Amino acid sequence: MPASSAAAAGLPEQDAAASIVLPARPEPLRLDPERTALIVVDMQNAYASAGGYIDLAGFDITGTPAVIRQVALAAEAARSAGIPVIFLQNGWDAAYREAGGPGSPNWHKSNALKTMRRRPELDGKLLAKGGWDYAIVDALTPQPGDIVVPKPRYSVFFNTNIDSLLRARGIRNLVFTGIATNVCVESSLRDAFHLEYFSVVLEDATHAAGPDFAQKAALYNIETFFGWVSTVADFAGAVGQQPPA
Ligand SMILES: NC(=O)N/C=C\C(=O)O
Repeated sequence: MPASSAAAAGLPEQDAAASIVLPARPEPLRLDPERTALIVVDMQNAYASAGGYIDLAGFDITGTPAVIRQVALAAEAARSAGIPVIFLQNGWDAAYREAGGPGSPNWHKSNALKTMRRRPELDGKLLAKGGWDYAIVDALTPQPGDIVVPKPRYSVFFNTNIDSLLRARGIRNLVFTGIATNVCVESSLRDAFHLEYFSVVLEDATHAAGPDFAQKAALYNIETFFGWVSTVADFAGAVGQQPPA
């Protein structure tokens, strides 16, 4: 075990079959790879591709090709170490019943729904299950053994089976990647904190919906209040020290 382990945060060492120490802010984080999952948040055409919802709604997506590459590296490192890769997929049925009507704040706040109301020619296209916009980007197609969790709201911990999936596998540590840092990543990570998961976000595998201050504020909140912040290289390096799965 590396000497820095003594100063690391994370699950108590006696609770871990094995542990690695991930360089992170505000301090290193001890992870048991057998109790860790990589969470890939909403890497769909809607959020990462030109012509997808976020692009059409007017948000900057120039950084998303780099994020796709970084998420692919993190997923490869996780699979090689036997760490489950869990893809989240945001959206609703093609008739948008799951999106909620005017009685739901989602109907009022979702920029996808607002964009479609503004541009009726897009109706049925944005974030609709079965469509291109909803699909995970080709470069990150889930592999055999990966898990895909559909979700109808920003946080994956509402109206999904993710908590059961994680608890059934004894998972206590979540490594977050994906888009958008300030919306679905941060919402899910905050709820993970309240459900007693130790969460870390790989900052170079994320992208905000909004100006650069949104990315900075989300990472500040995570680092200061809800979890830890690390990078893809540090994650790959730390899990790569494990014997191959
Ligand atoms: N995946 C996300 O962070 N989504 C952000 C906004 C939206 O879905 O409207």
